[in-house]
Amino acid sequence: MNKIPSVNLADFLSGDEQRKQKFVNEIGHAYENIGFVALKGHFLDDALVDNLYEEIRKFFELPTEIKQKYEIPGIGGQRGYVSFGKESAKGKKEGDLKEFWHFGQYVENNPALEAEYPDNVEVKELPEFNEVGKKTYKMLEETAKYVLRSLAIHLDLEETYFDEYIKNGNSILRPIHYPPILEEPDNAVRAAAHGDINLITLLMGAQGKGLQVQNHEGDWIDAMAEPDELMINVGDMLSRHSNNKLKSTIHRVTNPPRELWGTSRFSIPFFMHPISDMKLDVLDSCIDKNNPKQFDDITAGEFLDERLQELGLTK
Ligand SMILES: O=C(O)CCC(=O)C(=O)O
Ligand SMILES: [Fe+2]
Repeated sequence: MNKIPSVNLADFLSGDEQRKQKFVNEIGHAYENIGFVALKGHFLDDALVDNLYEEIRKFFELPTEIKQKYEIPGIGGQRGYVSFGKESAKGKKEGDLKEFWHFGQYVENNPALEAEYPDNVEVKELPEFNEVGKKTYKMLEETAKYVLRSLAIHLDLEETYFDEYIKNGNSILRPIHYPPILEEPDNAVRAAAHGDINLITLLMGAQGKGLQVQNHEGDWIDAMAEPDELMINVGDMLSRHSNNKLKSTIHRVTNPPRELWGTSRFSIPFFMHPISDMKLDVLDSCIDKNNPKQFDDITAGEFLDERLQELGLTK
């Protein structure tokens, strides 16, 4: 596959059984091959998106001393600010050329989860930033719920199988700023090759060049979305749970050519995580003679802890 397929969530939500099944087949086929789709028909509107980008720009333009006030020790960067160069891809020593922010879950009616998750961090200088982050979080979470419903059908599960695990789940909205490149970066890149940790990722900001995805043949292909599309990919948790039937595909963000070093890139992934108690044990429906169980049993919480250590975010 040399191109990321495009699908439309309106088909799934149309109320027409044939269109719904067409969406399930298209996304299922794409995720068994390239692991990525570009999705139209999501729940974000243009005004919200414009407002979010404006606030994010304002935040990253704040002086470093102010941004660093929001870098909270001891929580593995799971909320608030993570400064430039802190995160490196699994197995790589150079830090990625990026700084980012994390909005986490807005827990409703669940004191145990409220106690488990770190508190969201509020930027005092930019009240709108906090508001628009929360609204976007909720819209992407709602979009992701229906994408997971379609995948549940594809995996021969109850349509609502994932619902109980993603309600108040440990998802994260991560606005990323890749600043202008000021000097020859040696071995560092904007985002080194990696697979995402979570169930699925919904990415805003894949309109410009930069994101590349590795296909079965090992070739890197450009992953670019239309203005009204989100890029959505399978993460390692879902790949494990489905016995690698759904593919968590390695991807990266390359440095721009030298004449464009002076430009920033802004992108905003929403990493859809379940609650930490969810068992990622391989689903029975994904095991057969030709595809025996490939992964040990593990919970989402245990898996996340392992991976945060490998990224250099926790010890
Ligand atoms: O910036 C991008 O386009 C992709 C970022 C990404 O893959 C990630 O943060 O996991
Ligand atoms: Fe990623």
